[in-house]
Amino acid sequence: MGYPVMLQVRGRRAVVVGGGKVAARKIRGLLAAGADVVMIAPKAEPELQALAAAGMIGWRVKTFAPHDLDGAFLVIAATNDREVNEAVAQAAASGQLLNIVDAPEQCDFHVPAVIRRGPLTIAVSTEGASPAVARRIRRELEERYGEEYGAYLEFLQRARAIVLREVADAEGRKRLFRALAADSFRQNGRWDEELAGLLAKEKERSGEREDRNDEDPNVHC
Ligand SMILES: C[C@@]1(CC(=O)O)c2cc3[nH]c(cc4nc(cc5[nH]c(cc(n2)[C@H]1CCC(=O)O)[C@@](C)(CC(=O)O)[C@@H]5CCC(=O)O)C(CC(=O)O)=C4CCC(=O)O)c(CCC(=O)O)c3CC(=O)O
Ligand SMILES: NC(=O)C1=CN([C@@H]2O[C@H](COP(=O)(O)OP(=O)(O)OC[C@H]3O[C@@H](n4cnc5c(N)ncnc54)[C@H](O)[C@@H]3O)[C@@H](O)[C@H]2O)C=CC1
Repeated sequence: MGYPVMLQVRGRRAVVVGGGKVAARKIRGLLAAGADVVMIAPKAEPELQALAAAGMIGWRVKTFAPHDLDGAFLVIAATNDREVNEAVAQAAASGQLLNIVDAPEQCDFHVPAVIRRGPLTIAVSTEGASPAVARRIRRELEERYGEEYGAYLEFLQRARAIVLREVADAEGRKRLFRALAADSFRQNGRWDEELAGLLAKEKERSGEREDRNDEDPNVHC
């Protein structure tokens, strides 16, 4: 089975061969992650034409040739022509991450079904066994983890920096992070207020600990 990772593609060249519906789906995902997308296709979906016209992606209006892959970090072969997709696979250098939309067994990686909520990503993969099931589960999880998780995760990102700065004790930090992660905390909604309270409590605890450490054990002997 595959090893799940979050790949950093920001600013890196991603070449997508093909401009159809499948290419459009992959390109949307790559753009969301900040990749430098270049599409190779003689014809493209209106959505992709618009992205090219807006300068969001590069578009070489032509059929595929091997040198199109020069400088690519990641390559997606997404044409509707098996032979062209195979030619892309052959042209890819070792070290270029390769996805071929009609040959799962030849891919370096598969693209999962994805939910984004601020810094939270939920990805569902069936390793090609059933993309339709990946899609269904993604839709179910979208209901369970709604848009409200975006703001919550953004708050947690800020809170994390504060806790790391202000709580010196590792156990105390762990206790706090777990409290912030609880669903009851999320639902309560008054996050900043609650965080301030939890921080004060943690400081009180560490203060008590320091007091105890300060006491001279000999005094009580
Ligand atoms: C191996 C993989 C390679 C890759 O593309 O990375 C691959 C391969 C193939 N897909 C095919 C078909 C369909 N793909 C979808 C949808 C998605 N496909 C995606 C990924 C993947 N597809 C990778 C495995 C991911 C995994 O299994 O977890 C998703 C998750 C992500 C994305 O593409 O962005 C996205 C859902 C996004 C979402 O909704 O969230 C639908 C559903 C629909 O359109 O309603 C159908 C029709 C129904 C069906 O076939 O199940 C075919 C057969 C074509 C044919 O019939 O010939 C092949 C080739 C083959 O199987 O040989
Ligand atoms: N992995 C996945 O998620 C899925 C994969 N598929 C597979 O993906 C293939 C593509 O599907 P769609 O995007 O719906 O097809 P489509 O017909 O909408 O688009 C095909 C694109 O390939 C381009 N193309 C054809 N020959 C080319 C060449 N020599 N060089 C560059 N571009 C070329 C066309 O101009 C067009 O833009 C299907 O044939 C199927 O095998 C289908 C569904 C899902």
